[in-house]
Amino acid sequence: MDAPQPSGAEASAKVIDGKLVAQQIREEIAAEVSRMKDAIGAVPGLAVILVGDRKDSATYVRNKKKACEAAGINSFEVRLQEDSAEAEVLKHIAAFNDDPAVHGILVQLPLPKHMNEENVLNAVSIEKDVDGFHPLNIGRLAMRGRDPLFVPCTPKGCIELLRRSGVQISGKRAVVIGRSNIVGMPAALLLQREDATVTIVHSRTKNPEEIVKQADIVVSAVGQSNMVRGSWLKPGAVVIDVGINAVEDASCSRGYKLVGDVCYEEASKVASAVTPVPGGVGPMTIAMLLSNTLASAKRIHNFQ
Ligand SMILES: Nc1nc2c(c(=O)[nH]1)N[C@@H](CN(C=O)c1ccc(C(=O)N[C@@H](CCC(=O)O)C(=O)O)cc1)CN2
Repeated sequence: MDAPQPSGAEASAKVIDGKLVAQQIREEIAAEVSRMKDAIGAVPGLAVILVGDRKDSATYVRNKKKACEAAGINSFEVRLQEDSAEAEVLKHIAAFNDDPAVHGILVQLPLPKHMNEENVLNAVSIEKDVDGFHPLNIGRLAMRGRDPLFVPCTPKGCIELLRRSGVQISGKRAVVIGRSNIVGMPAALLLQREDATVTIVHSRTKNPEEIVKQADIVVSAVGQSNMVRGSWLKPGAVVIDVGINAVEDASCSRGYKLVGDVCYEEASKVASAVTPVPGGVGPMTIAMLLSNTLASAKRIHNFQ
């Protein structure tokens, strides 16, 4: 689907086209994969474990596999039944940890409720943790003077979108809405590493709109459709909308359409730049996964 453009005479925000940026990054990665293969004969490999039969997870895994193929990265997949034992997942992770053809391992989230997510994520070798969810990688992200081996893909994609759109982060006020382990917390830590002054707004924050209004950069990752209104934004703010929310729409062939956390039409009239949904941060997640997998293979093979 094409990125929506702001409509109406008042619309002024630049559209940050994540689909286009992600495609450029994927082409750069494909060129690097080919250079590495020609130079040392090694090909990066990504292993994906999918448990259960959630349609959205199956789509993301299929898209990851396709993206690997297009970039020349090998992919390995394990699919397990919804009622599989946690030990089964751990057994496959252990095998991938030991497999020299595998440079990156990811377990598609969410896991079925009976599984302990922490146990599963802890089992991935930190050297192959291309999702960046291992507590050691997250812990290093939070510490000054320490670097994680990998940064979670969606927050990394947010920073890359800002960089490639020429948005200065250093010295700016950033507000992150949401404090999830996958997006909100790591996004706040990354923005701080880029020398922004960061505030996190969450479900217990009083008057969130007053805090958001002070931000030069707003990253929203709450999963609530159209929660952030144009009136919440400082004129000229840059808005990165991570929310992907399905809302009923009989006019769409799927019966629903995807919208972000931010009211796009309103934000377009106030912000200087805004990411659309779909076509904004989402495609960057998979591009950053390929980037982490390539980086892992380069590190393991000591290839610059
Ligand atoms: N192990 C992980 N699990 C999950 C992650 C993750 O990074 N690692 N993130 C999400 C799901 N996700 C990737 O896994 C993901 C989500 C969305 C998109 C995307 O491109 N979205 C499109 C819209 C797609 C559509 O039409 O349905 C967009 O926003 O334009 C890619 C990847 C949770 N689980």
